[in-house]
Amino acid sequence: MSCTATGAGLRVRALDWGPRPDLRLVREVDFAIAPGSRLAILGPNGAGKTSLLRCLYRSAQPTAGSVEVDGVDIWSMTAREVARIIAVVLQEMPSDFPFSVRDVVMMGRIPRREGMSGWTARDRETVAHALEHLDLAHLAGRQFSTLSGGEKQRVLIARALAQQPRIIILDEPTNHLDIRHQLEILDLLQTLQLTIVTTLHDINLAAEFATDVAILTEGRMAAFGAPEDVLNPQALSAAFGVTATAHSNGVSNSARFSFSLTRQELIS
Ligand SMILES: Nc1ncnc2c1ncn2[C@@H]1O[C@H](COP(=O)(O)OP(=O)(O)OP(=O)(O)O)[C@@H](O)[C@H]1O
Repeated sequence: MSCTATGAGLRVRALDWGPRPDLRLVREVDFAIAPGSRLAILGPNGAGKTSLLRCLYRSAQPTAGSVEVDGVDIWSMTAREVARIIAVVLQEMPSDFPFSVRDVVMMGRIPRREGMSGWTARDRETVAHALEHLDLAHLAGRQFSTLSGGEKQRVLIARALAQQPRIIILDEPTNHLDIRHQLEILDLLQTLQLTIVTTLHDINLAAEFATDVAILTEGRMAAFGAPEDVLNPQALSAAFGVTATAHSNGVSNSARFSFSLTRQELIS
């Protein structure tokens, strides 16, 4: 299944989006990431992170600029074509959703279904694999609505994997997860060969996880680059209005720094 899939390159050119002409929530955002990259988008509440993601998965149409996957503008593709390439894991959890865990993960196969045909052996195999990958096999028969927030989150990630996409876009995937599951999910995403774009609020998780980091403030890209270049006390203080202190980890195979953040003293 997705273990053998490879990521796609993503290019965003001079992207603008807003719900009204006088309200631009994404402004002149421009970046490129290589296939297999893991981009973490950071920024304060209301910075436009979710709005930017919506443009990336073709839910919001840019008012200017473009989003290209492997050189092809996503608005030149059908929604179904995009769904075969890009899977999305959102924060919203439907509260009353009368489906089993297996059914929800099976929904990831819908963009791959041909005509009115039923599920194939390959569909079932892919779903079983995704359930195993997310440690959900024992919950496959449970009603989705009866799961904890963290379990639901893992089901939605399994659904994204079952889709066999080349890019996975996630909005705050660690929100409902305890620290063990946060690390497990990010480790799992790290082992895939796919391109990952995710918003994260935890700067230290982003430093560990990402190959590329974007800091968004007021809809604009304040910084973009490798974590070691972008995540520094000055940039974090400017973006979040906090005092950031870097601590050297001295651990190989891990981010070189972690950060502690404290509220800035108000200057009277
Ligand atoms: N359709 C809309 N109409 C008007 N305002 C909107 C619309 N969509 C988003 N906004 C506002 O635009 C700003 C950016 O929203 P967005 O959800 O993209 O930010 P965010 O960085 O994801 O925030 P958070 O970290 O709080 O989730 C917010 O102030 C939000 O209320």
